[in-house]
Order: sequence, then structure tokens, then C-alpha cells
Amino acid sequence: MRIDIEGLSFIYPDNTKAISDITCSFSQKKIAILGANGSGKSTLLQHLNGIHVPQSGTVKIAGEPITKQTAPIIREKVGLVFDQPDQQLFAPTVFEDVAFGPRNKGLPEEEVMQIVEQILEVLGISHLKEKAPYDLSLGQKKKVAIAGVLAMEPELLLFDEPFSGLDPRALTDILQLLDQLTASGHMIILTTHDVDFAYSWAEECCILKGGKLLYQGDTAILENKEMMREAGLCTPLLFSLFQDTDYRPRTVEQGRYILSTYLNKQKHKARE
Ligand SMILES: Nc1ncnc2c1ncn2[C@@H]1O[C@H](COP(=O)(O)OP(=O)(O)OP(=O)(O)O)[C@@H](O)[C@H]1O
Repeated sequence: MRIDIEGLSFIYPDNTKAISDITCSFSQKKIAILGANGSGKSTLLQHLNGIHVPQSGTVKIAGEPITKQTAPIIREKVGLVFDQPDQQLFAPTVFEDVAFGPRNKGLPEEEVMQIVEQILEVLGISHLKEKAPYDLSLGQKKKVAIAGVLAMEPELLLFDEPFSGLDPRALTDILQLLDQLTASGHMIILTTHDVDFAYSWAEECCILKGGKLLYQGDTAILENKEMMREAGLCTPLLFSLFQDTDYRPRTVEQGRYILSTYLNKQKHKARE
């Protein structure tokens, strides 16, 4: 799926200019939107499924411009998981919450039940299906919110700060889920402050500053100290560790492999 954004600006009713003249396009499967607090990441993301309709400029999803008329149709193809799950959960039980989208599509009840059961199973939250969403922990709520979006079977998934407030276990679960989704052909665009995650995961990134686009393209840009300083971000930790070498590991596993190979060679040399 291709996304084209051209000359996009957005001003909130209180006159805050949140994004300003953004032009970029995405076609890779894993995209990270980075930027400091208040740089306009969420506002941009909310334009990609028509929660915000462009005030000026255009947003096209697979060639289809987002307008008041097309937004409801586009929302069936593009699902957004909010930063705060409470913004999204409303039904009396987890099951009802996840079933809302498929029911709204007019699917027969038997199919709705099948879809919901399957998604709850994949996310490992079947045991919560009769619970009230408001009684769940943050990580559980996030999973229910994701389940609700997945139940709509969107082609493109938008995640606003998917890792905020999660413990290491829930974080690993969500990371695995992102991998499963991209492996099964979904495109994912997420906002994050986590430069280390973006460096290891994303195929492409865009960096915002004060509502303007500072950069769009390859994630190798995250190694650029001047750019990152300007954006109010830091270079990735792995890059900082290896910057004086020719190696550019993107994951801890790659870094560990390089280090252990190097240290083993040193050991052999010392023995000779
Ligand atoms: N509903 C709103 N009404 C008025 N101003 C808003 C509203 N939502 C966001 N803003 C403002 O728009 C600007 C961009 O906010 P946005 O939430 O898009 O940034 P962000 O990069 O996602 O921030 P963060 O990393 O803190 O979540 C900020 O100045 C913010 O105060």
C-alpha cells in the first residue's frame, strides 16, 4: 500500500499549528515516525485513517484521497491503535469490544464470534473475554485495543506509541505481534521516541520537529548526530557503541555476535 502526503498542515481549534506543510510518501512495510514531544507525530498519524481530515494539503491512501466522504471507508482499511487504550475501549466486556467492528461491518454473528475468538487467542487474552475493559491492566488494555483494530482486518495498522507504559513481558509480546503482522503482509506505521527500537525495526523513518518534516528516508539517518540533536533526539545506543568501527549492528544480537567474534579472535592471537 502506498501513502502520499502533500503539503499537509493542521491547526487545532485553539489555534495550535500542530503540523505544517508536510510532504512525504511511504511504501515500505515498517515505518517509524520520530520526533520530540509535541512535534506533531500523533496529529500526523491521525490523518492517515481520517480521524483528522486535511485542512490544507492532501493525504492519499493507495491513491484514494482522504475526505469527509471517504474517511469512513478508509477507516475499514486503516486501523489506528491509540496511545491511551481508554480512548478506544468502550464496551461492557472485552468480547463485546472486539466484536464491535466486525458486527458493524454487518458480518453474521457466527463469523463475528469466530473472528473474535481467533484474535483473542493470537493475542493470548482469551481468558479476559468476559472482563470489563476498564478493570484490566494497561498492557492488557493495550492488547484489547489492538484486538479491536485487528478484528476489522485492516491492511495498514497505525500504532501511536505502542510501547509506552508496558513492562518487559508485555513489550516482548507486542514486539512479537508487530513481527507477525508484518510477516503476514501488513504495513505498520508507528510513532515512537524510542530511537533504538526504530533503528533495529524500521525500514524507513520520518523525523518531525515543531510540526515540520525534518527528514524522511533510510533509518541510517539516525546515526547523524547533528540531525538527531536538531530533532531533540539521541543517536541509537548501538551506533554510539560501534561508531569508531566499521560495524553497524542494528540489533543487540548482531552487536553481541560482532563482539564475541572479535574477542575470540583476540584470545586466539594472544595464545599464538
Ligand atoms: N486536541 C488538541 N488541541 C489543541 N492542541 C493540540 C491538541 N492535540 C495536540 N495539540 C498540540 O499539537 C502539537 C502536536 O501534538 P502531537 O500530540 O501531535 O505531538 P506528538 O509529537 O505526538 O507529541 P508526544 O510525543 O508528546 O505525544 C502540540 O503542540 C500539542 O500541544
